[in-house]
This record gives sequence, C-alpha cells and structure tokens, in this order.
Amino acid sequence: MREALEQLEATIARRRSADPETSYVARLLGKGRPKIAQKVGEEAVEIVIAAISGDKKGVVMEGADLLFHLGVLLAEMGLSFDDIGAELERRDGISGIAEKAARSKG
Ligand SMILES: N=c1c2ncn([C@@H]3O[C@H](COP(=O)(O)OP(=O)(O)OP(=O)(O)O)[C@@H](O)[C@H]3O)c2ncn1[C@@H]1O[C@H](COP(=O)(O)O)[C@@H](O)[C@H]1O
Repeated sequence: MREALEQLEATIARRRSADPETSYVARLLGKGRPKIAQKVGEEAVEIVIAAISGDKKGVVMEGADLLFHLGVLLAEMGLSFDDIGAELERRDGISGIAEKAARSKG
C-alpha cells in the first residue's frame, strides 16, 4: 500500500505540469483548491453509498478514487501522504476513547 501511494504521489507530481487537454491531474489542479476539495467530498460520499449497500467492489473502487483525489489535494497544498502517515504514527497506541475524554478535560 505504501508503495502504491508513493507511486501515485510521484505520478501526480509528474503530471501536474502536463497538458490539461490530456491529463486529468493537470486539469483538476488548474481548477483550483475548492474544486479539488469538492471532488474529495464527492468521492467520500460515493464510498459511503457503496458501503451502505454492501458493495465491496464499489468500496474498493471508490476508495481508490478517494485516495487519488486526496493525493491531488495534498499536492496542491504542498503536503504529502507522509504528513498523514506521521499523524497516524503519532496516534498509534492512543485509544480513541481515551483521547476523546482527554479533549474535554483540556
Ligand atoms: N488514479 C487516477 C484516477 N482515479 C480517478 N481518476 C479520474 O477521476 C475522474 C473522476 O471522474 P468524475 O466523473 O467524478 O469527474 P469529472 O466528471 O471529470 O468531474 P466533474 O464533472 O465533477 O468536474 C475521472 O476522469 C477518472 O478517470 C483518475 N485519474 C488519474 N489517476 C492516476 O493519475 C495518473 C495520471 O493521470 P492523467 O493526469 O489523466 O494522465 C493516472 O495514470 C493514474 O495513475
């Protein structure tokens, strides 16, 4: 999975300066952050719909769409999947329930 995300990130970086006539990445980046963020939201809704209808193949397909569009959003913002990975690693071992309880105390 890590390799796939690294490859996707490299592809997005390579395609960002491509011709928008032939590159979806370049075209989407040209539309700007609000449109990219909107696409992330649309793909998130599509994975929800697939999940609720028990469509495993759909969840995989929509999950790939979601990660792809998230990758484009991260690139546009000068971020990478490594930034998300670092946050996930920071959270590793911290119970979600304990973390939420600590929030209300602080
Ligand atoms: N992983 C993907 C990927 N997943 C989804 N998509 C595209 O995302 C688009 C989403 O479809 P929608 O119908 O939701 O979007 P739309 O109709 O274009 O958008 P709106 O009408 O909502 O504005 C489709 O055009 C898909 O083909 C992707 N396009 C590219 N990639 C990767 O990016 C690489 C470079 O792509 P290009 O930049 O197009 O060469 C590819 O080789 C892939 O590795």
